[in-house]
Amino acid sequence: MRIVCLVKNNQPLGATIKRHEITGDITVARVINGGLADRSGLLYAGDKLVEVNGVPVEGLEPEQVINILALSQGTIMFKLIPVSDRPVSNQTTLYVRAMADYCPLQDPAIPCADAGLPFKKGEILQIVDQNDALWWQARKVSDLSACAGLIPSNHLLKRKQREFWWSQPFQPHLCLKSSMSGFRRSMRLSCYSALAAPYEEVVRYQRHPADRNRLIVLVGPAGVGVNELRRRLISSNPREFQSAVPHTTRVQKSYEMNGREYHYVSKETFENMVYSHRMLEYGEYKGYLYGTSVDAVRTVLDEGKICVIDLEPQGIQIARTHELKPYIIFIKPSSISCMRQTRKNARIITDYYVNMKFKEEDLQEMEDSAKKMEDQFGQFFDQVIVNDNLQEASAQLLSAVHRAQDEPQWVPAMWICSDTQP
Ligand SMILES: Nc1ncnc2c1ncn2[C@@H]1O[C@H](COP(=O)(O)OP(=O)(O)OP(=O)(O)O)[C@@H](O)[C@H]1O
Repeated sequence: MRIVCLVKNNQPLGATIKRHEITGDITVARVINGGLADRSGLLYAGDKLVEVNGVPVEGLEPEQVINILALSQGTIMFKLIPVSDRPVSNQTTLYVRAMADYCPLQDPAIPCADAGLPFKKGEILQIVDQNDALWWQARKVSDLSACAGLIPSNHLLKRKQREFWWSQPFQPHLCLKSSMSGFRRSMRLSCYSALAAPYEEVVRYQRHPADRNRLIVLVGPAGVGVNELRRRLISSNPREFQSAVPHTTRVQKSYEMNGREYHYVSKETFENMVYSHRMLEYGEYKGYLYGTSVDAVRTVLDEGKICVIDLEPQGIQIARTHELKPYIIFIKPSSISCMRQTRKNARIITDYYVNMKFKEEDLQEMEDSAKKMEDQFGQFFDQVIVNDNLQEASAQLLSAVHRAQDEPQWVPAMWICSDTQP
């Protein structure tokens, strides 16, 4: 038997308890990394509680014990039987990108909601304990000094996603782009699977100056200004930035040059490129195929330049390869009231009109489409730029592009660990 005193001082204990199904014993289920119990070094998972503040716990429900703990201020005294074999910690710290949102307060299955760590998709988490098959302990890299919190393990979160997915009514393929741009609207790409891995292992990557530049991918709803921003970036320094020359099956015009405006190829060649996964995205417009190929991107990168392209969000998955190491920038519309001011003189291009003013419903559609993109693909965005004032957004884009090349970034571990991985 051992007596353990902990000074609580309004902080949570940093441990969870459970009741043994057969013996009824109340034991410490887990000690939260960095919490009060962990820092004290006096309480371990498996310790059997006998008394809390002089109250015998035998026969009590865990909730009753938790009540005693919650009501105790200052010093808490535990009488306990220490666990005979303390688990040896052989954990290696793992970093992951959350591919889904998680809210412990809305999860009835979590052992202790207060000990849970809420997170949003795209956030980088440091996993410090994976001893439990269902509940891991993690903290956010944006706040490493905080005590760890409980998160569902990979296996558990996947199960939750699957249950949620099956509980949803069937939805046909979502079209994220609006009707503003005919070419973009007809993109044919597969959707990001709702059942993909809930966590993606990541590592810190610093590009070596001798390495190829990372591909810069701009994503955003139709009309938000992706093309405008790309055009301005490239014209600010065409020796440093370049777009990838698209392929097309349409006939070359007299003033065009093969490889300058487009690579002109036959339908058969184009389709072969699609089947051999050499197209990042493609679509049909007025009966002709258009697309951006991996080879065209590679050509720019091989010249030592920074390749800047825009993609449908469904194309992100295809571009995310070890070879291209894309840095994804989401161009987000500002509020509708701001856009009413900034887009007064702006023009949109549609299937039928070339120079049409933005209407109220175009702005609304842009906002809705941006929201859907963030919901479905936000986990892949390395950076979000709100395109309110064009000069400011351009300046932010320029510094983001340089940061992507020159500063350490979190990237999928697969890109770094093996030269042969996709
Ligand atoms: N911040 C801004 N302020 C004012 N006008 C803007 C701003 N950003 C873009 N524009 C204007 O909005 C119009 C649409 O921009 P752009 O063509 O770049 O959209 P897009 O995102 O590429 O959409 P699409 O793919 O449909 O062409 C253009 O006239 C552009 O000059």
